[in-house]
Amino acid sequence: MNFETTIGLEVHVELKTKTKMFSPSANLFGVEQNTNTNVIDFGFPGVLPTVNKNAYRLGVMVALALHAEVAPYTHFDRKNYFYPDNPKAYQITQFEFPLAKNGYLEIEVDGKKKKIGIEELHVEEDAGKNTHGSDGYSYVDLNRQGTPLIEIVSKPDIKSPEEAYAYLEKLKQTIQFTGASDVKMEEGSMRVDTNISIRPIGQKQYGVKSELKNLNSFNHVRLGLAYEEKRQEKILLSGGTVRPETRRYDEPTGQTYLMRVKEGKDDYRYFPEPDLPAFFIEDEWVQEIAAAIPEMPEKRRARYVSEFEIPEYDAGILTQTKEMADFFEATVNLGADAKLASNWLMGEVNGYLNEHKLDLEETKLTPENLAGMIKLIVDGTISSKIAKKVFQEIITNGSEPKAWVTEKGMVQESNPDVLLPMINEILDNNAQSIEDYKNGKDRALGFLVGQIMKQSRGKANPKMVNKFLLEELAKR
Ligand SMILES: Nc1ncnc2c1ncn2[C@@H]1O[C@H](COP(=O)(O)OP(=O)(O)OP(=O)(O)O)[C@@H](O)[C@H]1O
Ligand SMILES: [Mg+2]
Ligand SMILES: [Mg+2]
Repeated sequence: MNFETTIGLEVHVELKTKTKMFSPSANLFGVEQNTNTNVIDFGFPGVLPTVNKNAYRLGVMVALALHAEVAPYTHFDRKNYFYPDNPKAYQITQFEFPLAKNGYLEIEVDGKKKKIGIEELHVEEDAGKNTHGSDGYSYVDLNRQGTPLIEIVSKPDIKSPEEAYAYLEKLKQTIQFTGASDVKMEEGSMRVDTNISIRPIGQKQYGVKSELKNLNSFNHVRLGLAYEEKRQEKILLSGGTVRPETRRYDEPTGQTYLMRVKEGKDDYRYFPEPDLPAFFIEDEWVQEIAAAIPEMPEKRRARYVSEFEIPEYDAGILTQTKEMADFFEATVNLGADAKLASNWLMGEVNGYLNEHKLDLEETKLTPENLAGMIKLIVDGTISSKIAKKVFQEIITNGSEPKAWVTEKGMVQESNPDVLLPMINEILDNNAQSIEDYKNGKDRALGFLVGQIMKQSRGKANPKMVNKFLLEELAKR
C-alpha cells in the first residue's frame, strides 16, 4: 500500500514589544528567574489586563507579510488548563475571532514553487517556563508569562518533512524582515508544533494525526516528522490504527515518544474573556501599518541586482537573513565595492560564523571595518593574502584596518620612488634574463618578478611590480 503524508504546522512567535501583552512589565529575555513578573499576568483577584496595542500592530504587520486578511473585529477568549507554568490556570488567547485568516507563504523545494495556505494567525500570551532539576524538584520561572505571542496555524497543505523545513525557513525569514520578532528557535522566540498524518493514496479523508512538541531546531522538525511518517506507516501496514497523541522528539535516539493522548478542544472550555473589550481594527490603521512594513526579502533581492549589480545568486544568499542584508547594504553604502563586499560576506564571513557558531552581531566585524578593509584591497594597499590576516583581526578584535596594517608593517609598497630603483638594480644584475625575455621566453619575466618580490621581502605590490617592470624592460 502506498501512503501520502499530510502536515500542518503551528508556530508560536514572540513579539518584540517593550512591555507584555496585558501588563506593563517589561518584555525581557535572559534576566534572573522570577524577577520580571506581574500580578496581572498571574491573574490575581481584582486585577485587570489591558491590551498592548503595539503587539497588535506587529501582529497585523506579520499578517500582511503573510498575505492574510486582517479581521475588522477581534476579541479574546480564555483557554483553561492546569499546569504550573501558568498559575492563573487559563491563557488569554483568541479562539472565535482571531487577528487574521487565509494567508499563504510561497516555498520552493527541488526547484518547484508551491503555496502553503495559512489558516489563521492569532494573538495570545505566553506561559512561564518549567524546568525539571536533577535534584528531583521541578521549578518554574514566570518571567516569560504574559509575553506577547502570535500563533500562525498552517493549512494541512504540507506534504513532506522537506516542505515543512522550507516553510519554516521562509516563515522565519519573512517575520524577521518585518522586525516583529527575533524568531530564534534557540532562545524560544520561535517555537514549532507539528501535526502529521498519513493516508492511503486515493483516500479522501485525512488520517488521524499525531502532534510533535519540544522541537529545538528546524532540523529536528525534519527528522522528527520523517520518523513519525515511518512510525505511522508501520502501524497502518500491520493493521493497527494511529492514535491522536502528543509526542516528543528525542534527539539522542532520533525517535519520538508518547507524552500524552491529546485532549479534545472541549477540554479547554473556551469562553470569551470577560475582562477585555472587543478590539476593532480600522482599515486606515491597517493601511498605515502596510505602508510601514520594511522591504521584504524578494524585493531586496531584486534591488541588489539592479542597484548594486551583483549576481542573482549573491543577492539570494545575502537576503537570507535581515542581519546579513542590512550589513551588506551598510558596507556598500560606506563606499565598498559591492561585489567584493558580497564575496567576503558569503565566503569568509559566513565561514567564520559557521565555524564559531556565532551571529554577525556577536563578532567585532562592522560595516565600517569591513568597508575599510575592502578599500585597502581595491587601492592596492594590501594584497588579498594579507587581507585574510586583516580579516581575522577585524572580526575578532575589531581593529581599524588601515591603522592596524600600518602598525604591523603589512602595507604593500606601490610607490615608484621605492620600486623603480629596486627593479633597475635587479635588471642590471640579470642581463641574461633580459635577453631571454626579448627572445620571447615568458619564464624570464616570472623570474624577474620573483627576484623583485624577494628583494622587497614580499612587500612590493605585485600589480605595480608587473607594470613598472614591463615599462623598464621596454626602455632597455
Ligand atoms: N489530519 C491531519 N493531518 C495533519 N495535519 C492536520 C490534520 N488536521 C489538521 N492538521 C493541522 O494541524 C494543525 C492544528 O489543527 P487543529 O487546530 O485543527 O487541531 P489541534 O491540534 O487539535 O488544535 P490545538 O493545537 O489548537 O488544540 C493545523 O496546522 C492543521 O493544518
Ligand atoms: Mg495543536
Ligand atoms: Mg495556541
